[in-house]
Amino acid sequence: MKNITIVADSNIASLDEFFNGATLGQTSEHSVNIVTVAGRDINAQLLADLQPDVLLIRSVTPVGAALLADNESVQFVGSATIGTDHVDQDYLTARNITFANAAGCSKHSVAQYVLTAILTLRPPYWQQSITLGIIGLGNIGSTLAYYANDLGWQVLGYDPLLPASNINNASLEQVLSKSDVVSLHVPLTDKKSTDNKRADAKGASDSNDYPTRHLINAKTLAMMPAQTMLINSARGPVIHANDLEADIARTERQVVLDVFEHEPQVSEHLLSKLAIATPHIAGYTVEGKLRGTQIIYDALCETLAVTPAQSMQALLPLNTFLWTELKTHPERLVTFYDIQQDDAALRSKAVDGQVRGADFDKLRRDYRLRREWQR
Ligand SMILES: NC(=O)c1ccc[n+]([C@@H]2O[C@H](COP(=O)([O-])OP(=O)(O)OC[C@H]3O[C@@H](n4cnc5c(N)ncnc54)[C@H](O)[C@@H]3O)[C@@H](O)[C@H]2O)c1
Ligand SMILES: O=C(O)[C@H](O)[C@H](O)COP(=O)(O)O
Repeated sequence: MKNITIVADSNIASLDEFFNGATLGQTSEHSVNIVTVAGRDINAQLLADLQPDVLLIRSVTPVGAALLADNESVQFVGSATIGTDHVDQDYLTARNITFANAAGCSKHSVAQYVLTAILTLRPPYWQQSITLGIIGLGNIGSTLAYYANDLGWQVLGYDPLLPASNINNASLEQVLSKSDVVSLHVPLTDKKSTDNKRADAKGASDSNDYPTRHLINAKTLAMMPAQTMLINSARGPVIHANDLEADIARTERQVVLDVFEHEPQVSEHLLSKLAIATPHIAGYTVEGKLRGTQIIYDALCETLAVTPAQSMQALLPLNTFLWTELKTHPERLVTFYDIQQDDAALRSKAVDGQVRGADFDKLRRDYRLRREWQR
């Protein structure tokens, strides 16, 4: 095997522990050279200079023709994230470049973030049978439904791409109009052009038949009663930000945002209208981030045909936070994760009408990772 050069986003957890000569099956004559860079600084010039074989990213590096058209070296792209809207997968397939993302890596972290937000804003909900609306019932949405079920809450769920089930049990309008809280867990997708769709000619529905960009807009917001809480920890552009501001002005709705339409910039005016606002950290736990690295490491090992030699279990510090315990002592929730601290940190960065992108990114880069509750 030859020397391997890896360019990696420095915000990926435990890079050196997972990607070194010993863990990638290299002999003593062959090395692994890993260059870490801020995700937003990974560009075509850097790839031209370094000629990497492997590119490891998170969500802030757009990957497609603009990055790779002049590059012949990259053979594997791994994104240590669930979301893939920053990656042109059709382009990678056409170029015969292997792609892997970390599906499901932070599903418990995000579901736990959502529960924390709800119970921080409405503590009596611990004891009440409320109706939780979930839009998108994949890894995160179904995990959230599991916790809701454990608390004795009703779930109204909408996912047109999955078969009906005990949680996929409602129309979009029903979820929006009948829930006490609506939480969004869809990928960011756009309608595919008719030409591209014809070329695919699969016949079956896919996510492009149900695009999510601006799924929540003036029309869908009008379906929601004023007292219904709205939470977005999916992707910012799933909500039309101007329509949301108009809705809050009219309804005084409690809205929780972890993601923003114009991220990493956030308007101070919007911020001032939100019940809780956090800098895209819903998935930022020790477990969520390590699992992200583990999944792309395993995928790279498969591509290189080597047996994985590193495991996140060996790197995880002890965790004593148990869901069963928390469930019977709800007052411990806030001492466990004080979401309002994250909210205050973001608000403190607002200057001259906005949080600047660099400050938003810095909050994320310096974030003290939380722990997941153990089930
Ligand atoms: N804030 C964070 O830190 C954070 C962390 C992880 C993931 N995310 C975001 O959360 C999203 C969801 O994650 P996941 O792991 O559940 O993904 P997933 O792919 O497992 O599930 C997404 C579900 O959404 C459904 N869906 C697609 N279009 C829909 C539509 N128009 N209406 C309703 N449902 C629709 C799909 O059928 C799928 O079941 C990711 O794509 C990512 O953008 C955010
Ligand atoms: O899609 C995901 O996995 C999350 O949104 C993830 O937390 C994004 O974080 P980033 O890649 O920007 O560090």
